[in-house]
Amino acid sequence: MTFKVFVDGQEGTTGLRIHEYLAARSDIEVLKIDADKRKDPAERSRLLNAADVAFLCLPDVASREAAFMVNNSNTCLIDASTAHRTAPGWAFGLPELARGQRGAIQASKRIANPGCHASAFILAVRPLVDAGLLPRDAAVSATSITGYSGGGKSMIADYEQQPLPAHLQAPRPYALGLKHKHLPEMAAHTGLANPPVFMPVVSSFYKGLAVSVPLHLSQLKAGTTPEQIQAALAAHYAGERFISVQPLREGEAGAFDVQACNDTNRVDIFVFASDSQVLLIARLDNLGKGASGAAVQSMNVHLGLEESLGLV
Ligand SMILES: NC(=O)C1=CN([C@@H]2O[C@H](COP(=O)(O)OP(=O)(O)OC[C@H]3O[C@@H](n4cnc5c(N)ncnc54)[C@H](OP(=O)(O)O)[C@@H]3O)[C@@H](O)[C@H]2O)C=CC1
Ligand SMILES: CC(=O)N[C@@H](CCC(=O)OP(=O)(O)O)C(=O)O
Repeated sequence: MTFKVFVDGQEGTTGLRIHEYLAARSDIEVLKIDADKRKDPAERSRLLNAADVAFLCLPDVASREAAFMVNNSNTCLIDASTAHRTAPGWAFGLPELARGQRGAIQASKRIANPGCHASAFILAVRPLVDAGLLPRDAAVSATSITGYSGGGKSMIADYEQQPLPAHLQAPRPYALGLKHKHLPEMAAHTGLANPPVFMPVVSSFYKGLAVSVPLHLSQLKAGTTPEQIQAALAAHYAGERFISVQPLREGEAGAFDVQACNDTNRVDIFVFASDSQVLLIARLDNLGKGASGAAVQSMNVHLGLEESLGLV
C-alpha cells in the first residue's frame, strides 16, 4: 500500500528535509507542486485534498490558510508551524509525551508538530512534573543554544553571507521580550502553571540544539535527590527508541557538544548534579526531532506504520 503525501512549503528548510526523509521510502508517493504554483491557493488546495498526509512547512498564517483549505475527512495535516500547538482539536505530535499520546496521534487528522526548543524543554521537564518531583507552580527558567537553520531560509541566508558580518560571528541571545512563541506549548504540555523564563541563543553553526533547565534541589519535592531525577526520566522513557536518558553526571568536567544528535531523530537527556543543584540538558537536531524527523515520526504513528521507518 502506498500513501500520498504533499509537503506544502516544499522549498523551505523543513520541507526540503522532509523530502529527504521521504525520498528513500517506497511506501510513499510524494505529490509535487509546480515551482511556479507553490503559492497558488487553488493548486495548493487541490494537492492538500488529494493527500493522505500533508505536511505544512509554512509560516503560521499560511498554515492556518492551509487548514481551512482542507474540505475532506481523509487528509491528515501535520503542521510544523506554531499555529496549532495548543489549539483544540489538534493532537500534539510528540509520541513520547505521555501514555496515550500515540493513540491521540493515530486517531487525529490534525497533528501539531512541536517547536524545536519546546520539544527539548518539554521532554526534560514533563516526567518530573508527572512524577510529582517538580511542583506544578515551580518557577523555572531555561536557555537554548541553537543553530541558525532554526530560523529558516532568511536566517540561513544571513548566516551564510561571505564574509560573515562581525555581529553574527558571536552567539546572540534573542527573544529578550520574554515572549518567545514556544512559551504557550512549554506550559501547556509540561503541566507547569507558568512558562519558563526562556532565553534562546543562536550561533554560527547550521543545526543542533540544547535546552538547559537549571534547578535548585530546594525547588523540588522535599528530599528529592539527583538520582531520583535521573531515575524518573529513565523510567518515563524506558523502551523509547528516540529518547536516550544518560547516566547521572556528577562532578563532570569538560564542555558539552550541542551538535552530537545531528542527522538523527534522537533526543539525549542529561542530568548534571552537585550537592544542591541539578542542570537538565536535552539535546536534539532542530531539523530532526526538532522538526522534520518528528513530523515523519508522527506520520508513521498516524498511519499505523513502524514508528521508526526511515528514521535513525
Ligand atoms: N527550521 C527549523 O528548524 C524549524 C522550523 N519550524 C517551523 O516550520 C515552518 C517552516 O519553517 P522553515 O522551513 O524553517 O521556513 P522557511 O522560511 O525555510 O520555509 C518556508 C517556506 O514556505 C514558503 N511559503 C511561504 N508562504 C507560503 C504560502 N502562502 N504558500 C506556500 N508556500 C509558502 C516559503 O516560500 P519562499 O521559498 O518563497 O520563501 C518557504 O519556501 C515555520 O512555521 C517554522 O517556524 C519548526 C521547527 C523547527
Ligand atoms: C534560531 C531560531 O530562530 N529558531 C526559531 C525556532 C524554530 C522553531 O521551532 O520554529 P517554530 O516554532 O516556528 O516551529 C525561533 O526561536 O523562533
